[in-house]
Amino acid sequence: MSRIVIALGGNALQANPKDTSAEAQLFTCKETAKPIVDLIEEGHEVIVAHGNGPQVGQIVATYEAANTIDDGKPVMPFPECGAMSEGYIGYHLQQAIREEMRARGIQRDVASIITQVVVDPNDPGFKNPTKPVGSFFSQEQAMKLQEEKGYVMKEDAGRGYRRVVASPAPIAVVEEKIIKTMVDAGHVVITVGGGGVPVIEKEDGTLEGVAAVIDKDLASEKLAELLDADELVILTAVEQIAINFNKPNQKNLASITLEEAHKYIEEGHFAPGSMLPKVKAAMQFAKSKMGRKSIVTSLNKAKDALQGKTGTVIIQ
Ligand SMILES: Nc1ncnc2c1ncn2[C@@H]1O[C@H](COP(=O)(O)OP(=O)(O)O)[C@@H](O)[C@H]1O
Ligand SMILES: NC(=O)OP(=O)(O)O
Repeated sequence: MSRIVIALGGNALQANPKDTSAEAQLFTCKETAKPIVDLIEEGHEVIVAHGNGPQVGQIVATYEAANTIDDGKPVMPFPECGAMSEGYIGYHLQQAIREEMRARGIQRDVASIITQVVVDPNDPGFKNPTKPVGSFFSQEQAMKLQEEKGYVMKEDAGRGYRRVVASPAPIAVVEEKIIKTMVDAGHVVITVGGGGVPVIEKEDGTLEGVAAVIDKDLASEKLAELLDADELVILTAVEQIAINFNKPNQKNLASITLEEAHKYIEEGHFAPGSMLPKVKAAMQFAKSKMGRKSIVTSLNKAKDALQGKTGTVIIQ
C-alpha cells in the first residue's frame, strides 16, 4: 500500500475550454473519480489536490462583469475568489468520489479542506506574473483586455492568450495538522485546492490573503513531502511530457532522470506556467528522499501510468 498525492489540473478539469459550465466540470470530476477510487479500492491512501486556474479567473471575471467595481477596487478580492474556486471544485470532487465509492460499496468518507498556504510577501513572483488564469482569448481580444482592464496577457502553451497573475512559491500549509489527522484516520482528503489560498503571516501571527494564485503542482509537492507520501501523481491534459512539444519532431518521454530534467529545462522544452512547474514539482519530490517518485500523465491514463504502462516517471 502506498500513500499517493494526486494533483488534478484545473485545465484538465475543464476538459473542453469552450464549455465552462458546472455541469461539464461535474461530468469530468465523475470520470476522474473512477481512477482515483480504483486506487482507494486497491488499498492506497489517496490525497487529492487540484488546480483552479480557469475557474478562479472566471470567478473574478464574473464579479467584474456584474459591475461590482467600486472606486477601481474589486469588490471581490482575488483571495476570496480563490477560496470560492476551492469550494466549488472541492464540492464537485467530493460528491463525485463519494458516489463512486458508494457504487462500489467502499465505506470511506471524503471531504474538502479549504486550505491556506503561506507565501513570502517579498517573493519575486509578485513582480513577474506567470500564472495563467481564466479563459483563453485570441491575440486581438487579449490586447483589448490588456488595454481596457490593465491585465497582463500572455500566450499559454500554444492554446491562446490568457491573463497571468502573480504566483509566489508555497512555504507552509496552514491546515497541515488537520490534513494529516484526517489522512491518518483513513479519510479521503481533498486539499490545497488551487494551490491553497495564498496568505502572508503577519508579525502578530495573523494571516492575510494576497492577490495571487499558487501553482498547485508546487503546493501538492509540498503537501506530499509533509505527509511523507510515496508518490506524487500529476494529472493533466497530456499523457506524457514531451520534448519539442507541438513541433514535428515532438518526442514523448517515458521517464526522466533529474539530470535529464535539468538539461531539458535549460533547453527550454517546458512552457512556463504550464509544464515547467509540473516538471519542477516532480523533480523536487523525486530528490526529497530516495525511492520517492513522481508521475505526470492524463486523467484517463492514471491507472495505466501507476502500473508503469504509460505516463512520464521522474526519478532521482
Ligand atoms: N513539454 C511539454 N510536454 C507536454 N505538454 C506540454 C509541454 N509544454 C507545455 N505543455 C502543455 O502544458 C499543458 C499542461 O499545463 P496546464 O494546462 O497548465 O496544466 P493543468 O492541467 O494543471 O491546468 C499540457 O496540456 C500541454 O498543452
Ligand atoms: N492553481 C493552479 O495551479 O491551477 P492550474 O492547475 O489550473 O494551473
